[in-house]
Amino acid sequence: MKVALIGVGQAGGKVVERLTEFDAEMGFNAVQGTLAINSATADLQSLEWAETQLIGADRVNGHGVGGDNELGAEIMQSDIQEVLGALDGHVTSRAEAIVVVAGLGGGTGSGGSPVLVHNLKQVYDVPVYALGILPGRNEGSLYQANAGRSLKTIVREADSTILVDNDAWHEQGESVEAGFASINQQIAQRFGLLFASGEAVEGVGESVVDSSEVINTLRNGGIAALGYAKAAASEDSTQNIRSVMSVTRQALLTGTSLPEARVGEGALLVIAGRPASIPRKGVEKSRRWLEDETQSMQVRGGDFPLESDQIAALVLLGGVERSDRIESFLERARAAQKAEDESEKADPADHFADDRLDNLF
Ligand SMILES: Nc1nc2c(ncn2[C@@H]2O[C@H](COP(=O)(O)OP(=O)(O)OP(=O)(O)O)[C@@H](O)[C@H]2O)c(=O)[nH]1
Repeated sequence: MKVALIGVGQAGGKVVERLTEFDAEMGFNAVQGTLAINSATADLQSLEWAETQLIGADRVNGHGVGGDNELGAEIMQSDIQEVLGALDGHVTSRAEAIVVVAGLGGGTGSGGSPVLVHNLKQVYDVPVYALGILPGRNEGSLYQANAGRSLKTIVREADSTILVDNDAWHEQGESVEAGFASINQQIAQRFGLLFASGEAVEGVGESVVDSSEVINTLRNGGIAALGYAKAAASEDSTQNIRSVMSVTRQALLTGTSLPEARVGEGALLVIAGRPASIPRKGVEKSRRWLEDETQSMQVRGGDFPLESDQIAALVLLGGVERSDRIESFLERARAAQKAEDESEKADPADHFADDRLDNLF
């Protein structure tokens, strides 16, 4: 699937940068263009793989919005013509989808990305997806409240919102910076493979996945998660059947971008590897296992032929807003919103929270 990537804010910029680099390193060419938008000049200067667009210079003078996501939304709206103009060269007629990436807990990405998605939907005919990053549990209450409000809006605006939790792949004892680098790498790998898996490959069978399957899996909107796992391929086909089943299980049970989000509505299973190491029987058994495990009526399946010594599984699971995982995040966000409201009462100058998270979906 050919995609145009747009990163909003610091996390958004770093993730689209890493994704674009991964796509180029692997020779996939699924990424058709990359733009990073930010209100902080310094964050944009460190990017090498993305074109950049500064917003809000008249309001914050290139210094960022300091976690104020209402201001993030306002500056995106007032500079929207410049942003759409900067996108002109990036969203080519070959792009089959636009993916807007942002950390939902900050200011620029959190407030700006829903506004951007809304405007993109008015201009482009291709699906506009959001790739949202949830703050980890240990991040402060402003981040949780921002993410709750941003999630609510972006889910309404985007054709589908795929979530990554910053707690998903935390290594013990890692610094925050090192933690981000490894999370961004994980995001780049799994989303890079997902986008590339929808590319037409010549001379291989009809079991190959194509972009319409990704698009159809995300068709119902709402929230989705992406799981990934890999294992060494073998010469022995029985062993490869076992490996396909075990990587599928791991992708859903331990390798998902949203830990514990296992119940959904519609899923896509992509098995990547050399065609000779992908046993049909293993793929079919894994697909049926996923149907049972996720209580999904429809699990699509397909191969992604790739020159590799490994077998990998990607599980794209739609409709995860039904899962306990989202419920527990929303509880966290509501509690944080309440704390923000109370501190606002104590300090009326701080007019932050105006929205409520009740009746979210
Ligand atoms: N995965 C990941 N998350 C990040 C990264 N950098 C920041 N975050 C997360 O993103 C959220 C903060 O958003 P940022 O993108 O830093 O903020 P911003 O959108 O630039 O907004 P302002 O700094 O307020 O202008 C927090 O939840 C961070 O944990 C990163 O490189 N990778």
